[in-house]
Amino acid sequence: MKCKVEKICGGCSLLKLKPSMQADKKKKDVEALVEKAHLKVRVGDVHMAKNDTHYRNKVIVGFSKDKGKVYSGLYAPHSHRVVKTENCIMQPKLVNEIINKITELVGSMKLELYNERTGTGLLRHVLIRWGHKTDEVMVVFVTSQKIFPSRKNMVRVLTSEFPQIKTIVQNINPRKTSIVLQDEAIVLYGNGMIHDELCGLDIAFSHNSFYQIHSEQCEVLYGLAKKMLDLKETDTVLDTYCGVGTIGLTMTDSCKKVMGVELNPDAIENAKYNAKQNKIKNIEFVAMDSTEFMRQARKYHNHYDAIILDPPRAGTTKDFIECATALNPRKILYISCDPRTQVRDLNQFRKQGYVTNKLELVDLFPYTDHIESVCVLEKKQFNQKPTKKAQRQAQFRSSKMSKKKR
Ligand SMILES: C[S@@+](CC[C@H](N)C(=O)[O-])C[C@H]1O[C@@H](n2cnc3c(N)ncnc32)[C@H](O)[C@@H]1O
Repeated sequence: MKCKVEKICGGCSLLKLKPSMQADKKKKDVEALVEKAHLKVRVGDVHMAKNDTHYRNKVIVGFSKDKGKVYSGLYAPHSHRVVKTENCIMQPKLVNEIINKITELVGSMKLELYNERTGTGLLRHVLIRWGHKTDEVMVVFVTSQKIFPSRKNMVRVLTSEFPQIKTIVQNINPRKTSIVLQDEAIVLYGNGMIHDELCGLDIAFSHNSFYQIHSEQCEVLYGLAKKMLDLKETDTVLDTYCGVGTIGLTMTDSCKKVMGVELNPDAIENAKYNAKQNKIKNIEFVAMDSTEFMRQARKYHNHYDAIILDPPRAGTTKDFIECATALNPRKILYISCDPRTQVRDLNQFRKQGYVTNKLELVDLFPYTDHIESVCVLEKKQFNQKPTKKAQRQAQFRSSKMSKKKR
């Protein structure tokens, strides 16, 4: 794969490796982590993406100037230097076209660019989100203040040139921080959400809610997770770190009831909307810290047959693990976007008696060194098949017992 800015951008560290070599590397990296953590866990082959370019459904660009001309792009690694990344091959073509147009408009409308050093200027970032099946687009202007000159013009030009743009949002971030989004937002066009189709469901999300970056691979991941969990129709399921409810919603047709827990209240609003949109009635959502929810669930002896966790990169907490395992679920499904924290947590689960024997890997981030891993944990006695020797010994013991009785 060729990219003009490969060396300075650093977004795709595995650009030179063929997909089969990326798969090998990603698997070996996870195997090394598992070995270092002394876990007895097999690592499966990577489920690689059929479409490994133009896949990123979320893109954040910064702006800078070269000889007075505005350009946009991603940040160089560990820096705030904007690398001119015109028509990035990992971004959908439509998203590239929209970014190019916005960059041109920012120049022609003479919008002031934000200066991180001095804290002056207006435009900090533009965030674009895209629905891979619907082709719907959301544009988010991140500005340092509420006053946004030419915004009506910007909205008019963009929406007339790109009918795929269904909503435009202004997020106001006045803080000296590298965190892109803050809480205050104004919807400039549409209703602040876009829709996508995922696993046959109509899924809507707003600008600050999480949605997996590679939608096709997300379907592979969820399909695998559902198969691994192998729910019964009488099961109650707890989906923690649930985002806009996607995993739980896809499980509702195979169980009795799902409860989703998520910290971000906007994502919970989306999740409730998604359940309603899809006429799914056996699911509920609550906006809460997952560990706190688990503490309460332990206190009130809640029962769940299966618990799902899909935390951010930092993984989950010791408290979450202690409370989740104390609830005695039949299965725990752990999806992770950082196997380093996942193996740490798996060791913690092992201390509480829950083990897994296989990690499945799904590539949601082609050409980068990231990987998504998923496993099912069960209580040791459920998980361990007796060896042939143990079976013979048990048979021998029972025949001795029956002789004694006679
Ligand atoms: C990796 S995303 C997974 C989202 C969802 N399961 C999915 O597949 O789209 C992690 C989610 O955890 C949420 N989150 C982060 N910290 C949390 C916490 N302490 N309690 C509950 N949710 C949290 C984030 O807002 C985000 O939506």
